[in-house]
Amino acid sequence: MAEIALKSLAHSYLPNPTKPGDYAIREMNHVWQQGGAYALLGPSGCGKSTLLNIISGLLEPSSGEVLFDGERVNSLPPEARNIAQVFQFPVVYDTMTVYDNLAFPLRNVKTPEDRVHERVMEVADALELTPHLKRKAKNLSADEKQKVSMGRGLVRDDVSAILFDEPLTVIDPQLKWKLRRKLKEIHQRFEITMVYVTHDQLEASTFADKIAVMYEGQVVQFGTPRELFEAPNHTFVGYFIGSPGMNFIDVSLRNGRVMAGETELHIGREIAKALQDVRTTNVKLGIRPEFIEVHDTAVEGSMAVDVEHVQDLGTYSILYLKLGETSLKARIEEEQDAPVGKAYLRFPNDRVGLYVDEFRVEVPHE
Ligand SMILES: Nc1ncnc2c1ncn2[C@@H]1O[C@H](COP(=O)(O)OP(=O)(O)OP(=O)(O)O)[C@@H](O)[C@H]1O
Repeated sequence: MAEIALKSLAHSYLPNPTKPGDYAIREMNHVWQQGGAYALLGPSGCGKSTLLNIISGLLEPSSGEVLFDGERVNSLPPEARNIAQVFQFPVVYDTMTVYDNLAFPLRNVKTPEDRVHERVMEVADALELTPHLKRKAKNLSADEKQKVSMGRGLVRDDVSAILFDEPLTVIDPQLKWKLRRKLKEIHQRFEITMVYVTHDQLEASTFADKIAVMYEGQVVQFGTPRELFEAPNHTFVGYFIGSPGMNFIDVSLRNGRVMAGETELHIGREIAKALQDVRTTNVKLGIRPEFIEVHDTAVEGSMAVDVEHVQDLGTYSILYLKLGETSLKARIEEEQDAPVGKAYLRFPNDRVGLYVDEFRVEVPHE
């Protein structure tokens, strides 16, 4: 097991990169601590696989260092790094039995047969593969094959880390949930550093204690699922986490008033104060649909909005609202009746984030 540190790491697939957009990984520093369960979450093309391949040694970074327990491993090939990797699609030997597939990584490093047996049985048990151990891998379903693939990743207890690259892609949706929980249990049981790549926020938050959100080749936030939800520190994290994502409102300061276009926002004075020092025009306020207070009559400090559409989702509804020219979404629980025509909103002070050039800025509360 190891701590994995990325120091001033950057990677470009181009021979002579000049601008930030030429980099698949923009310069970053990051630490995956020993024994942690992590997710690397981001949309397609943000650089997740590139980063994983740099860690495992399949790809050498253009600059910076990869350190395992403080030792530089940049030029070590994958086999010398002691990393197990589980890919999107099963990697199994069809002609071998499930048992032999699971035993393979151990026999490869000349593990004594009694230890091989012990580990194979333990991992088969954790993944519910025990009844299949004698079957040839070619006769397994896609789900079962992927479980064997995962088992091959888990079977060695001397690996520095296990990297999972969207491992549940081929798994039946019903089984996905179960396997995610299983992986989490296995992590707790074996205490190995695990990095789990996915573009699915639910998958990330079920598996990981901490999630690194990637966007355009950068880790824009590294935090617990709750931190990402409550205080996204980049607008992308706000959009990407939560369903629906965070509302962002373009704002400006006019005569001391916080304006969204031609509409004045009724919010705490702290925001107006903070805006006095801002020198860019790219300024947004962020508030989650869950945190907007919705009233059907005007209350002190509320803002009138038009209710354009109500989406009833059973235990809650999403309201599609218009505040002047700004579209907003708010979530109300089933106990609350959806307002018709007009609604009145309040934004609780401690739930409003200020985003300057897309990054969150702390606003001192009075
Ligand atoms: N071998 C390559 N040669 C050139 N460019 C590449 C190569 N592999 C990836 N890229 C580019 O690098 C960027 C990051 O790609 P990467 O595959 O790491 O993203 P990802 O987040 O893993 O996406 P996905 O989820 O679609 O696999 C993308 O712009 C991609 O087009």
